[in-house]
Amino acid sequence: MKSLGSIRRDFAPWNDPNAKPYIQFDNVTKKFGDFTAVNNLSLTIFEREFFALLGASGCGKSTLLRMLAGFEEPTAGRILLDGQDLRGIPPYRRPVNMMFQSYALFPHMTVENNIAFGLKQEGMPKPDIEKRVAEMLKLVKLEQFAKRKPHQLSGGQRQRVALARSVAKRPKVLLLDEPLGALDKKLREETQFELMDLQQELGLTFVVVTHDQEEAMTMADRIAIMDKGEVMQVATPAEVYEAPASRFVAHFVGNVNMFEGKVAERSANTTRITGASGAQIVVENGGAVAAPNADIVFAIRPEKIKVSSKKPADAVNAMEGEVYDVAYLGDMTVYHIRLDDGQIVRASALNAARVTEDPLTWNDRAWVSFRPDAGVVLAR
Ligand SMILES: Nc1ncnc2c1ncn2[C@@H]1O[C@H](COP(=O)(O)OP(=O)(O)OP(=O)(O)O)[C@@H](O)[C@H]1O
Repeated sequence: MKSLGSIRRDFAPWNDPNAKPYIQFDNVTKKFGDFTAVNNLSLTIFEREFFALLGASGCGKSTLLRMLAGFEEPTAGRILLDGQDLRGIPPYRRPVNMMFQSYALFPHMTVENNIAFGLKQEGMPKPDIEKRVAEMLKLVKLEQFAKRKPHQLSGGQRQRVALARSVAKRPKVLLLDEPLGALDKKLREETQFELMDLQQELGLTFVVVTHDQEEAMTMADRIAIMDKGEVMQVATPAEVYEAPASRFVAHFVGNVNMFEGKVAERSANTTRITGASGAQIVVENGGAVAAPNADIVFAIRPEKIKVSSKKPADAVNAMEGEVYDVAYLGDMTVYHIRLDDGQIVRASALNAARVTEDPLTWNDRAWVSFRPDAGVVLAR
């Protein structure tokens, strides 16, 4: 399959066999008593990468971050930073800083004193502190708020103070645990872009923990999808979405339709699948190699499926059914079509025009169709 690179910028050291890893988790296991929170996990992160750990609550993502910061030690395995084994190095000696949520700001201190706090503790000379704080205020665009206290700021502004405080000491790696969790949706989205700009400007390596897939997809160069202490896939957002490696990943990120079936025939680029009800699906360049007769699932995203009242003349893959549900969401319309074999298919169509030519409504007969390269074949 053609590689889907990082869209955001021309940065893909993971595709370069000569690139030196910056952070390495090397067969890391973490047990709490007899509970295994992280299970023999290996992972490589590159310098200046914006890396996201994504997974449901309890999958071990925070534990991974805390081990990198030095708040926990692995039960087994090694963590290396720039080639150096971090075992035994206390948190304050690691070139790593953790950004805590904005409620961890000191409420009685002004913005500038909050930012200066860590620098004072480090014994930095006063003029240098002043210079650094001014730089940080400028970076997060809070120059005119320097003398305010946290309660005199909006949620987004407080978040920026927390960020300025955590990068003031110029760590090489910034760890962010649900950094935008306290913000409302709109502010979150704005702040995501600010974080990305800042990371580029500072040239830092960011490792962010989130359970919000959209947030990870928006910000990260690569995402590690975790489940039960293990990594299920590490890839760019586009790869995770368009070429999920497993059913778990396909389900976890975005909406997906799954057709169960068997491989009927396989050639260099094409797989012919027979579905449970006998329907045929032709797949081109569709991911995993599966032997003839193997039980597989075909996974396809809703926006890759076209809904129409008549069978499209040129469709390689088309199935007939009935409109079961229609949801108008403004920017798009989501259809649920019940195929004649009973399976419900979700299809979404962008509402590019204000009026649809071929409007479909409840109980109409309808066709769903898709291109042979619109989905992937996964092991069952
Ligand atoms: N100090 C501890 N003692 C015992 N169990 C722990 C400890 N810290 C974490 N765990 C357990 O390890 C598992 C992973 O926890 P972790 O905080 O890494 O999850 P997470 O993926 O970050 O989840 P969340 O999104 O809810 O923070 C959880 O089941 C948790 O209960």
